[in-house]
Amino acid sequence: MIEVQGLTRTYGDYTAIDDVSFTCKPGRVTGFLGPNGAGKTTTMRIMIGLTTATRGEATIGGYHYHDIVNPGRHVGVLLDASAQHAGRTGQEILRIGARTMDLPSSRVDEMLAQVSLSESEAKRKLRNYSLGMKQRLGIAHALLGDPEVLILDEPANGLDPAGIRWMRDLLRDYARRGGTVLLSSHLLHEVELVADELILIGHGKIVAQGDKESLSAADAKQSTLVTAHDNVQLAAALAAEGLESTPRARACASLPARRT
Ligand SMILES: Nc1ncnc2c1ncn2[C@@H]1O[C@H](COP(=O)(O)OP(=O)(O)OP(=O)(O)O)[C@@H](O)[C@H]1O
Repeated sequence: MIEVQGLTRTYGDYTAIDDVSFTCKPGRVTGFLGPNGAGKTTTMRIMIGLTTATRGEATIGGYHYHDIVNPGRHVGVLLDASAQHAGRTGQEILRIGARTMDLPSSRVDEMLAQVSLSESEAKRKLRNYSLGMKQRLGIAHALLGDPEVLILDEPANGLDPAGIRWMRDLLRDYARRGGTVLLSSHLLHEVELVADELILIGHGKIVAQGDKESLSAADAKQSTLVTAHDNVQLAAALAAEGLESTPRARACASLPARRT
């Protein structure tokens, strides 16, 4: 369980995140969605003690991250897949992680197999990894300690469609076994396929949150306002496409939201 309460971070007179509160539950994948600069990374960095909060707090399993003994065994983190020593091989990076977490080295081979990095790829230096390979290695590193919670910042970045499907299955399976997953993205279609819960952030503030079904239902009740030079023709074109529209007094039409 991740609990975030009233989290605020200011830089001078700029507020990067403003009174952010949410909960991520075990057995659920929570998608943290927002455009570039919305405050996703800042929130995640505060959760794991890399950035201090100006106000509010974040706990994981009831503890502040820095109070968790051997945190890698409880919280798997992937914030920046390139933030590893570029001159080390994938295998070395995982071995160091395993040693730090007091895990047997056999765990490294298990993880390499799980993320489909071959023996020869594991022996390549990180500087020669593609972005997708770095993401796979980062996910292997996050899963190394068999944690109960995963915090992943844009983990699908750089993965090809097959890689995205692979990650989606991996995260779904992890949550099915009771794990808590928080993953960020700026792409709705990327998270909505994997997430059970969605948290939407914009300009540092939470703008919506809830389970995917209820958010989609709320979205379906809204309508879109459209206008054209010739609204009679617009209404005819919409009707031809099977879209219902309600003409307004002024030159525009209102369309009920429809998912494509
Ligand atoms: N150390 C810092 N000093 C000043 N401003 C910062 C600092 N860190 C983050 N910010 C600002 O806070 C805002 C939120 O940044 P953040 O990285 O959390 O966004 P994000 O949602 O993760 O975006 P992206 O999808 O681009 O990664 C941005 O405007 C950013 O420039």
